[in-house]
Amino acid sequence: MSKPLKVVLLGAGVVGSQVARIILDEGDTLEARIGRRLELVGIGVRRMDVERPGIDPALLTTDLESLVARDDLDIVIELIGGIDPARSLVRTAISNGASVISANKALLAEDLGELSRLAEEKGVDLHYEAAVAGAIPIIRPLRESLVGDDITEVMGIVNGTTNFILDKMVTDGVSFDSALAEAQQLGYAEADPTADVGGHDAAAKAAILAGLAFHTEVKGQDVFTEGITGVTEADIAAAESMDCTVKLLAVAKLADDDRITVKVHPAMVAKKHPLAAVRGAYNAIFVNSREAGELMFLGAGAGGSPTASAVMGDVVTVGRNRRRGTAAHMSSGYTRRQVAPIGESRAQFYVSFEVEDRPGVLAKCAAVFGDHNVSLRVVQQSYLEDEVHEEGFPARLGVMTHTTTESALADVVAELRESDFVGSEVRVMRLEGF
Ligand SMILES: NC(=O)C1=CN([C@@H]2O[C@H](COP(=O)(O)OP(=O)(O)OC[C@H]3O[C@@H](n4cnc5c(N)ncnc54)[C@H](O)[C@@H]3O)[C@@H](O)[C@H]2O)C=CC1
Ligand SMILES: N[C@@H](CC=O)C(=O)O
Ligand code: NA
Repeated sequence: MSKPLKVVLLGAGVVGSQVARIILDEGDTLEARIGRRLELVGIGVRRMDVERPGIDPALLTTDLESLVARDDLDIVIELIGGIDPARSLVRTAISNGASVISANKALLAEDLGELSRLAEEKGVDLHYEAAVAGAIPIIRPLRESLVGDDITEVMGIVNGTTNFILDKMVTDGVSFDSALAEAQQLGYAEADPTADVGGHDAAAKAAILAGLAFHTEVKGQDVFTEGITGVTEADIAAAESMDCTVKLLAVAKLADDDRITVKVHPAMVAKKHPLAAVRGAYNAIFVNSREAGELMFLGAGAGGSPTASAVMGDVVTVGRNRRRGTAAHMSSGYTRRQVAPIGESRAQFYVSFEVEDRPGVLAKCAAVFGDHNVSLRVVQQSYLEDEVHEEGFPARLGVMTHTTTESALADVVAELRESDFVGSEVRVMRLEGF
C-alpha cells in the first residue's frame, strides 16, 4: 500500500477549522479522489487552550517553525493570514520540498512572484484558489482555462465583508458599524477588518487577478485603493435616485498602449447591471477576453466552509500531483507590463455639489467640465428647501459624465471646489453599467 501524503495545517481559525474538519471527516472520499490517503500530521495554532471539537490535541503545536522545518511533508496549508510569520513559514515549507496551499492574499499580493519562482525552482506546487473570492473558482480559470486566450479586463466584487455591509445598509437601513460587527461574527472579515473596509483586501485580490490575467507581476501597492469608509448615507441615497446601488469594485484593464490599470473603489452600479444584484457576502467577477468574450463567475466570497471548499480543491489537485511525482509550473509573469498611473485610468463619474441659485450658475458649472474636456451625460438639479444645506447654496447639482480620465475629473473637482458659486463639499463616485 502506498504511503499517505503528510499534511500540515497552519492556523485553525474560521477557515482552518473547516479544512481540518473536511480532512479528518472525509478521509475515504479524499483518498478515492487523490489516489493516496491524506495524513494530517500537525496543526500550528497560536493558543492551545481553545476547544477544538473533533481534533486530536496531540496534533496541535504552537511551534510552527519546527512543523514546517520537517523534510517529510507533502503539503503545507497556510491559513494563519498576515505577512509575518506566514512569509517565512511558507518559504521554509517550499524550501524543504513541501507543496504549499495558501488563502493569504495579503502575503501573495506582496510575494507571489518570488514564491512562485521558489516553488518552481524546488519543483513543488503553490496553489491559492481560496485567496481570491473565496469559493468561486477564479484563480484556476485564469491560470489554466483561459491561459490560451487574451484577457482584456477583469472586474467585479471581490470582498464579501464590504458587499455584506453595503447590502445591509441599502436594503435593511442597518448602520455601518452594526453591519460590520455582523460580518465579523459570521467569519467574513479579516482579523483586522480595516483591511476590508479600507479596500486593501480587495486591492490585494485585484493585484493577484491582474497579475494572472495580464501575465505580469502586480503588487498590492500598485493598486489605486479607496475603501468604503467614506461612503455616506447621502451617497447611497444619490445612487438610489439614479437607479443604482453602491458596490466596492475591483477593476483591472489592459489599455491600448499595453499598460494596465488596476483600481479598487466604491462605485454606483446601475441596477440593470448583474453586479448590482450581488447580495450579502457573495462575490462576482467579470472576465473579458478576446476569444471567449464576457464570462461571469459568481458565488460565496467569504466564510469558513465556502473558503474551505476552495482550499480542498487545491489539496486534491496538489495531492494528485504529489502522487504522480509532478508539480504544475504555472507562473507566467513574462510580459512585464507596466501599471499606468491612476490619472490615466478611464471611467464615468457622478459628481454632486451644492450651488448658488442664481442665473448663469448652471452654465458656469458646465463650463468647468467643458474646460477640462469632460463631457456631460446627465445633469440633475434639485432644490434643497427641506434638506440641510450650506448657507447660500440652496440647490444641488448631480452630474453624470461620459467616460473620461481620472486626472481630467480630478482637475474638474479641484476647480469646482475653488469656485465661489459651488458649496464646500464636492462628492465623486465612479459609475458602472451605463
Ligand atoms: N474568512 C474568510 O472568509 C476568508 C479568509 N481568507 C484568508 O484565509 C486566512 C485565514 O483566515 P481566517 O480563518 O478567516 O482567519 P482567522 O483569524 O479566523 O484564523 C487565523 C488563525 O490563525 C491563527 N494564527 C495567526 N497567526 C498565528 C501564528 N503566528 N501562529 C499560530 N497561529 C496563528 C489565529 O490564532 C487564528 O486562529 C487569511 O489569510 C484570510 O485572509 C481567504 C478567503 C476567505
Ligand atoms: N475578508 C474577506 C474574506 C475573503 O477573502 C472578505 O470579506 O471577502
Ligand atoms: Na476563489
